[in-house]
Amino acid sequence: MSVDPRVSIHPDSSVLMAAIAARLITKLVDVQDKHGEATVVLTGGTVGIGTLKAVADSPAAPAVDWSKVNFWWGDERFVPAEDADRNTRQASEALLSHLPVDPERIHAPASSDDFATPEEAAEDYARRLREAAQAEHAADMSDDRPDQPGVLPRLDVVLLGVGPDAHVASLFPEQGGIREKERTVVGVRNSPKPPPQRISLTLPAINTAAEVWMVVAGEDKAGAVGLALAGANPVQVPAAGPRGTSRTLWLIDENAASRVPQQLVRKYAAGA
Ligand SMILES: O=C(O)[C@H](O)[C@@H](O)[C@H](O)[C@H](O)COP(=O)(O)O
Repeated sequence: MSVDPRVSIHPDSSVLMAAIAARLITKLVDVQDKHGEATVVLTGGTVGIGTLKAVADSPAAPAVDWSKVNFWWGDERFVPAEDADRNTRQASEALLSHLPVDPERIHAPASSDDFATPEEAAEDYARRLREAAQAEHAADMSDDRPDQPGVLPRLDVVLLGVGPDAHVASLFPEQGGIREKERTVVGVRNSPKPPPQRISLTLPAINTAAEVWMVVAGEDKAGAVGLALAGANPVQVPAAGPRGTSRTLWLIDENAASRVPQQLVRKYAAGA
């Protein structure tokens, strides 16, 4: 059952990124205690990549068993593998190359070196997610194991940045991706944010996650954040759509918080 979002407001973007990093480290440790391994879905963007740098710089980072963390991405730019625009490359430079991760657990979406179209890369990513779900199902010895494997592995935390136009991952207002109801991954063309071709998890996929963390800084995001938290329609305001099954956290800085509905600030900020 999905619950209402909670908002936690931080004085500025560097405090925000350090705080998200601390939360993430703690969360991964907790999930590993319970399940032995943990799965995180990363995002690109300033706060997404800045948070990964903050994790790498944290003295608490060694508390996580990085060899038992599965990494996926919410979206990726469909460009050559070595392109500096790749979210996966930026994540590698900021964090993954500094940690004892298991390369087999790093699930980078395919690049334009591997496939001719973003749709083919999206299908490939969906297939790999399905295979991970099947492997997880086969390894699950618990009594409450479902009869059939799902199409997605357990996603413990999904990180999502928000664009000034309120996009999340590569789901842009009014475009096909945000309307998708069936597929877990879509190919994107004509992204208003360059580069134009991308692949993205869809809302139905994101919303299987236990926790969704919306990570946002900057005044240019205030309108999008305000509309999303006021309950706008996700087709026009994609950031209004993501919901974790147990928690949806908005981790934002003061600049991004100026249009958060007052009742939410009062209701959630104190207890966040
Ligand atoms: O590929 C991307 O561009 C991102 O995944 C995208 O969804 C990003 O998270 C937002 O655009 C916020 O980016 P900023 O934090 O840089 O504004």
